[in-house]
Amino acid sequence: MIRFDHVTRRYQQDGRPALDDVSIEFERGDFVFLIGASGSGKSTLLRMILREGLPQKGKITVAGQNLGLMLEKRVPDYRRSIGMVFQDFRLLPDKTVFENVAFAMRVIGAPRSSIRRRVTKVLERVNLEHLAKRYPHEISGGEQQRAAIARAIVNEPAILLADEPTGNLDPRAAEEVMKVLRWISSSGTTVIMATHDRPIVDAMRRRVVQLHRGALVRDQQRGTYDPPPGSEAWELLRGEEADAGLRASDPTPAQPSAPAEDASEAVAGPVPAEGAPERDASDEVVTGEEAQAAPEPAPEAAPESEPEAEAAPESRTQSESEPQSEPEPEPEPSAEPEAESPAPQQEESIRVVWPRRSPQDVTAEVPEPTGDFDGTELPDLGRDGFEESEHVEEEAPEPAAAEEDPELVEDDPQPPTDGAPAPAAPNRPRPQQAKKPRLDWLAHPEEDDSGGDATDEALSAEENTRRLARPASSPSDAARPQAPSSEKPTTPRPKSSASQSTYTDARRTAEQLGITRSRRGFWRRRRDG
Ligand SMILES: Nc1ncnc2c1ncn2[C@@H]1O[C@H](COP(=O)(O)OP(=O)(O)OP(=O)(O)O)[C@@H](O)[C@H]1O
Repeated sequence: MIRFDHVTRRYQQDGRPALDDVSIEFERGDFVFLIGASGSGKSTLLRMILREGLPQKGKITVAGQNLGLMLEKRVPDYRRSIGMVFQDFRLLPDKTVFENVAFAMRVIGAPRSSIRRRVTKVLERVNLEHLAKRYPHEISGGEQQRAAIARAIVNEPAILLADEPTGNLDPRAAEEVMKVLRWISSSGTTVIMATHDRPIVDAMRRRVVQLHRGALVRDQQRGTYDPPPGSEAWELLRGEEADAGLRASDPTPAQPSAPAEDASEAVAGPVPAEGAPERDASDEVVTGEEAQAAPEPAPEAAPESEPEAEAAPESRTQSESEPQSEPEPEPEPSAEPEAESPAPQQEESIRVVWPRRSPQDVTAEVPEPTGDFDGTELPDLGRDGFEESEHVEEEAPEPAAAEEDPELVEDDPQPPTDGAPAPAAPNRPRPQQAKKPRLDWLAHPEEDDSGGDATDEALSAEENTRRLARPASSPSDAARPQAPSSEKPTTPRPKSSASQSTYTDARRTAEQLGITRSRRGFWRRRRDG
């Protein structure tokens, strides 16, 4: 589903590569921990999947589509097909939990009835339905992250990328988040999670991909945080420690609020093959090339449910009192500029199979754009904000059984959280409408006859980065609309602070949702006449 072929990515032409000749494959339903010391390239790898920038060398293919040849106009759609979760949640502070999740559906033009149904279902699945009307500052960090995950999955992405989603959470909150991610993976979504969270990696025993200075040094099924002693990665990291007097492997993060076994016990997830005998992890260590040669087969069907809390994992002990240190990035000899030479696209089509659900009610029911907001534009928060609160106030919380969405079926995996209501079932195609998975077009690379401009893309990525880095305060904060007097929100909308600007967060969210500035500008110009 996702394939990196000898990918090298440099941010500066003569700089050290953030990704260095990385070849790897991720299949449907994979649950992958991406680990490595700070600066090893984890976020860069995730960004490359999102097509934020293009590699100077190599090729990235997602569902048969060479991202280097993807038409620019398709990038926003492509990005919307991928869920993304960040360490800092990135919820819109002046929107309720419900509105935050609904936002992701609004930007693709989903009808309100679908938004209501789907958001309610997703919130149930992450056990947040009782907090739907709260604002982000009124819920805990773990709840905020689950809300962010709900937003990331509400459009049913085939891929979910999570960049240190537990980085700001205590072990208990992290446990809840991991349950959600595990459940998402079990429903067929590919989950790639960059993390420094040793207890979680050790507890879950999932595929571990390790980067070191941009290079892939380990791809291990059912791995632990540290590479198995004697493995190639172990030797490499040990050698660097010896050479540099530094610890090359990632240090153990402090666990101030709970003992490690708490987290291990809490997140102890099922090992992938239920009932399979324990195998020596070291047997499974493969190099990137080996992984390429023999990719892990995609699961044919998602498990119906996952047993909770398996036996505590073997905890690897490596001196945790060692000084925390990172390898100093070595200045590389100035690399000759590597001209990108996009190979002619001749990928075999890989049909994306969506995880037992379909975004049908999103794609098929979207009417022609009407009114001010047509689903491709970032709502102008200074103008009219977002009105989903009306739905929260007006709508019955749960549709009657007879009115259930026909695409919802009963055999969904169990929700990840204890005590959560029965899960909403996956979608079924509407009988009268042709099924059109949102990534279908990815299986037709020949339609992309012009290659993406790597330079433009790189510039675009840089521009994105600059915009994200701008001070959070914005004049639009002052212009934020008040709730109409007829509406009585349960709590007043919070004022944004400089560190929590709605406008900036909206822009970041727009980027996350794949809305380009140019597209926003286009619709705004059109709207303004
Ligand atoms: N926008 C950028 N411009 C220039 N260099 C960058 C940029 N983003 C990342 N880098 C560099 O690329 C390398 C890899 O960074 P990346 O963020 O991918 O690492 P990481 O493994 O995600 O780190 P962390 O665990 O701290 O998040 C680092 O050396 C970093 O300094």
